[in-house]
Parts: sequence; C-alpha cells; structure tokens
Amino acid sequence: MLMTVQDFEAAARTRLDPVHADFIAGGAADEITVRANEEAFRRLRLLPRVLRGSTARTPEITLLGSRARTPVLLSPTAFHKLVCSEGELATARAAAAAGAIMIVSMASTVAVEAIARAARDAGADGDPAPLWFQLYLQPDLEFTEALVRRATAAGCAALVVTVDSPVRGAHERDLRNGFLDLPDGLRCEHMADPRQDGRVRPIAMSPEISWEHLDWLRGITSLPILLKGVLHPEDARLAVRHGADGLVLSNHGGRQLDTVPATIELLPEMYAAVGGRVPIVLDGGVRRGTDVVKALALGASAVGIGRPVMWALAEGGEKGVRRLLELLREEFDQALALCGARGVTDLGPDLVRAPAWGPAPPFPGAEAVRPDGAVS
Ligand SMILES: Cc1cc2nc3c(=O)[nH]c(=O)nc-3n(C[C@H](O)[C@H](O)[C@H](O)COP(=O)(O)O)c2cc1C
Ligand SMILES: CCCCC(=O)C(=O)O
Repeated sequence: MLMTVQDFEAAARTRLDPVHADFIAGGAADEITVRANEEAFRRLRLLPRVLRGSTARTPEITLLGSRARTPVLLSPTAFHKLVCSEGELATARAAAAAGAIMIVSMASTVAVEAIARAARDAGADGDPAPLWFQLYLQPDLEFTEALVRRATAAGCAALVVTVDSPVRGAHERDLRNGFLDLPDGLRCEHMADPRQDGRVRPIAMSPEISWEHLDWLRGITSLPILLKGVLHPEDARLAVRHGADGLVLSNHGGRQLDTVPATIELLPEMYAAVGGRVPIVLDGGVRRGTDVVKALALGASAVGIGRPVMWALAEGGEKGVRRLLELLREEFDQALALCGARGVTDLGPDLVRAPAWGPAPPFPGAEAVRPDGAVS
C-alpha cells in the first residue's frame, strides 16, 4: 500500500530503468548534501501546544498573488516524459486538482502552453493554483526574453530563476551510467529556437550570468521573480536589493555544489537576512507532513518537493501524483492538529527544537548545567 512518500520511491524503482532511477535519486559528487537535507529534518523535534481548540484547520496560502490550497509546491523537475508517457501534462493535472502551485521546469518535455491548458482543464470545477515558470537565464538574451514572453502568455504567474548552476553539478551516477542525453523522441520543448527552424538548443548553464542579468530581467517583466538556489545570507540581501520578490531556499536537492548545508538548517539565518521583506520557499528533503510544519514554523512561506513528484509520476502517472499530494495534505493536516495549530499563521519557531545544532538557550527559571554536571 502507498502510505508514505518512501513507498512511492520503492514502487517507482520497481518500474523504472535503474539508469533513470539513478538520475532522479542522485546528486552531486559524494551526495553528502542529498543525505543532509533529509537528515536535518529528522534531527529537528516538534514541541506542540495543547488545548487550543484547533478544529477548523486550513492549509491554504497566498504567495505573491498566487492562491493555493496547500503550502506544498511542485519544485521544477526536468524530463517528466522520461518516467511517464504523458509527462508534464499528467503532473499539471494532478497539481491543478490538488490546488498546488506547479513550477514548470524550463527543461520540461512538454511545452508550457500545453501544460497550462491541461492544468486549466483539470481544475475546471475546482480552483487550480497557477503555474510558475522556472528559468535558467541564457546568455542569449533575445532567446531568454522570447521564453519569458511565452511563459507569460501561457498564463504563468511568476518566474523562478535558478541561480545555483553557473556550471552543471557533477552527477557521477549519470556519468558512470553513461546517461548524458535524453532518449530519442524526447526533447526540451522550450529550447526549440524559432529563429533556427525549431532546432533544439542545449540549455546553457553559464558562469557569465550576474546580477546585471537579473536587473535586465526585472526590466522586461512585471511578473514576480523568485531566485532559486541562493544560500548565502549576503546574497539573500543582494537579491532583495535587486528587486527579487521571493527566494526559493534550495540546494537543488544536493545536485549542484556538494557539501553545502541542508536547506532547513539555513532557514533561520536566511529568514533573519531577508527580515520578512520577501517570502521564502524551501525545498530539499521534504518527505513528511511534519517536515512541512517544521519549515513553516522556522519562517518558510511554503515548501517544494522534487524527487517525490518524479517517483509518484513514475509509479502511477497523474493518479500517482494526485495520491502523493493528498497524502502530504493529510499528513500536514494531522501534524497541524497535533501541534494545536489551525493553519500556517499559527506556526512559529517556538514549536521547533534543534538538539543537535548546539546548545539551546537556557529556559527561564532553569539553572544552567555545565557539561561536568555541576550547576552554576
Ligand atoms: C530529476 C530532477 C530534475 C530537476 N530538474 C530541475 C530543473 O530543471 N530546474 C531546477 O531549477 N531544479 C531542478 N531540480 C531541483 C528541484 O527543483 C529541487 O530543488 C530539488 O529536487 C528539491 O529536493 P528534493 O528532491 O529533495 O525534494 C531537479 C531535481 C531532480 C531530482
Ligand atoms: C538541463 C536539465 C537540468 C536538470 C536539472 O536541473 C537537474 O537534473 O537537477
């Protein structure tokens, strides 16, 4: 029975080509950060409140003008057709049914116009949350601008610019497996260049991209812009100064620079750096409703999931992703209730304890106990 996110991974692995399963599960180099993301959530402890009469609970959020029925977003992931023949159409339908914001990857195997149509149709009697569009800024600004116009015309409500990829991370599993290209018949639809008879360009990960490019982007679009992959608090401040409307606190699921900290570990510092001026979406290692609660309690406005969506899509297509989102909604709701919270706004850092991250501040009235056991 598929009861947990972990169950989806196990089920997907029985169906997938092991090379493709490695592409999804893998990360950069020693995969230290891949493991750290999940481990850091496990180390945190929740400290619930009681007797708060939290009967009417809502998981709803509004983020940069986008209304969603869950604080769990679908982080951008490439190549959905690799694991499911309907690809991103299936994902978009499931997200629309759940009222979850889906961030369409620039490296999707279905074009954004078709994805948007699928989302609208699936959400017809519900309330589909909008799509957002993820972008790797290409040094060819004319091409980048055309893509921004396409995503905007298709109805995307925000742009997510991935900034942690001046070069591609060292995906050693893929290198060993010889998985270097999409199989025949699949392509990154957004990279077809109309100026070159539809020839598909490679996605450039370019070290020349700088803050000036962000300023340029700010000048050509009025959509909210989020920067994905900012990890240094000083860069978070710079992002705000350069007009970013939000941050996705992400280490690319441990797929870019290995040995960077877990995202949840960085959240308090990043939250302090932006001082509430822009919302923070956190992704990396979110696998349980309690993980969602921990991230929101420490200052995130929403969380994103990457690999779980790929596993669910591989396991059961649209239905699989629907079930995954439902599962996380149920777990989140239960965790809210058990924390004595009615919704996102009831969650604060007082609900989280971090035993392994250094000494907790002394609590009022308590005597400090020194490591040698003596009371001071
Ligand atoms: C298979 C796969 C493909 C991804 N493709 C993209 C992408 O195209 N653009 C991007 O910004 N991030 C991409 N990511 C990173 C995710 O957006 C996200 O940051 C990460 O997966 C979150 O961690 P999680 O997998 O632990 O949930 C990808 C991740 C995976 C696993
Ligand atoms: C050019 C495809 C980028 C995919 C990606 O970002 C990842 O695999 O992590």
